[in-house]
Amino acid sequence: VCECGSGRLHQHQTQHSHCQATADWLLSNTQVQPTVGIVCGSGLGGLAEMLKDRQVIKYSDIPNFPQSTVHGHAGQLVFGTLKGKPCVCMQGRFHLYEGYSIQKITLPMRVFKLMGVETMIMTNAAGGLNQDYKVGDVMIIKDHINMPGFAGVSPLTGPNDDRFGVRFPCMSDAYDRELRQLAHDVAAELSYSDFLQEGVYCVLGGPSFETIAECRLLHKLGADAVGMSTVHEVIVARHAGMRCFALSLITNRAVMDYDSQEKANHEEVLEAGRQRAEQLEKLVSTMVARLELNNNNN
Ligand SMILES: O=P(O)(O)O[C@@H]1C[C@H](O)[C@@H](CO)O1
Ligand code: HPA
Repeated sequence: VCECGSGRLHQHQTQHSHCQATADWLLSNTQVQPTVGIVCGSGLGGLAEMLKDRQVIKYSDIPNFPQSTVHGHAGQLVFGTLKGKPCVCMQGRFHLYEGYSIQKITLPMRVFKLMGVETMIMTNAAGGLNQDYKVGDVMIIKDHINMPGFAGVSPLTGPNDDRFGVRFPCMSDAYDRELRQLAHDVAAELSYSDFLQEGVYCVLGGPSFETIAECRLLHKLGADAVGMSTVHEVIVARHAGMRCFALSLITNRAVMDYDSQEKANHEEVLEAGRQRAEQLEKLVSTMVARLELNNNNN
């Protein structure tokens, strides 16, 4: 019988006990007690290379962890310090389309929470729907549209575990206002403002890229960028009271025109990551240097 208290038999892959066991295992296998968590998007794994005194643990060695299956996602946790702050970096994230349950792909958020992480920084590669966006733009996510959520696909489906958070978590403050302002300030100082955007990210299930009609629809609905990740992680992290900040690298422009010959593909996504990697790393590391810890944002 499940420990969730319902008295029923559940296969919760994110049971508190599973997450606690993983957190305890990780804490006993690293010297770092992280307060900042970073998720690297497709082709953006270089973020993890910035950590000092690195300690790398492969996902395949971590109890209860899924494996990375996508090219551009290395499949390991990197512990270390970034500008003096203890960090854990997911060099490789999990996506719904890899076939894992939505609970399983978000399990690391709960594990990080139990390890003491207070602030989560997520990055992703995304297609630009906003016609003003160019390839290489970096979009601060100010809000999201959770398309799978419209169909009842949520990482919080199932009995709520009050040890993590409330049954009905608020999402109108999902992307921390202060961290977004910090990103604007840091970008201005680094002279990055000409490629910085702020907008709405829409998640779909993937792995097929969107049709032209879908891109047009999402644009009309108010989305500025479209991707296949991040939102599920943010929902679980916010549920558990962690502060969230997220960035999309616009790696391609969504095809909106039937005369266009452009075709979205994963290689161009990875290449755009390579082109902008250095600046993205500088932006994130400078932000982390200025993070005030002790999150009261539960
Ligand atoms: O992990 P992210 O969201 O950066 O990955 C994006 C979405 C797909 O997994 C892939 C498509 O190229 O990149
Ligand atoms: N659509 C969905 N996900 C993506 C895209 C896209 O155009 N580019 C990078 N990830």
